Amino acid sequence: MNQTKEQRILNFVLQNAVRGDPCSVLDTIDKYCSQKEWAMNVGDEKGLILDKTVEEVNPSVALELGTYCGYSAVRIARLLKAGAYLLTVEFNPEFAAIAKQMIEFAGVQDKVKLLEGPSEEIIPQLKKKYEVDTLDFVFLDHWKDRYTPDTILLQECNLLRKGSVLLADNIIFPGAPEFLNYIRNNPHFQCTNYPSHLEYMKVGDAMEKAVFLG
Ligand SMILES: O=C(c1ccccc1)c1ccc(O)c(O)c1[N+](=O)[O-]
Ligand SMILES: [Mg+2]
Repeated sequence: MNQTKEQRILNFVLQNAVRGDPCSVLDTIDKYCSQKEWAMNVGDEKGLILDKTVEEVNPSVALELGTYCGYSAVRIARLLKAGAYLLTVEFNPEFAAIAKQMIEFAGVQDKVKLLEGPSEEIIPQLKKKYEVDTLDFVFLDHWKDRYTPDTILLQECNLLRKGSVLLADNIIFPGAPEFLNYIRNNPHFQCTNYPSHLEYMKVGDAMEKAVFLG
């Protein structure tokens, strides 16, 4: 049966990256997706903005919405301190299956819990089913029209605390104009914009950081 692009990316990693080496996995995905087939990983350029934000926050509990092939889950998990963990949510079962293998190959499986299902169903379960108190860091990289409703849902579920940091990908391309309007005009968030480029392309993009003020 014909392989999917995501299966081709995973196979290239399995055949070319170093097992247990997250940086090798990231570099190998970036090589494939910049030279062979474009894919919607956060990529190396915006990945540095993600790295700096994760290092700045140094989260004990992180949430990612939109796992895809696991690139940013590996990217985040490799920076987490001992005892810290990432919950990553993926709606698409095929993507989740690929990401599971990618996370395990990178050797960060002990720091990552992959939750398969729609974010609007999983977020309300985080406290009771997944024993989350509050989230220190949230990376939004799923369907762009879910950024606003899920940010509201995180607040309604009391999952944010004063100082919780949201980082949203694709503010320019494909764009999240409704989210940008919501978060920049919300007195409970302090926003910072980070201009960049769409992964593996010369197209302009940006990331938006939003600190919850309580
Ligand atoms: O929406 C797309 C998209 C739209 C059309 C074709 C391919 C992808 C996309 C593009 C770049 C991203 O970084 C990203 O996170 C996404 N996404 O789906 O979440
Ligand atoms: Mg993205």
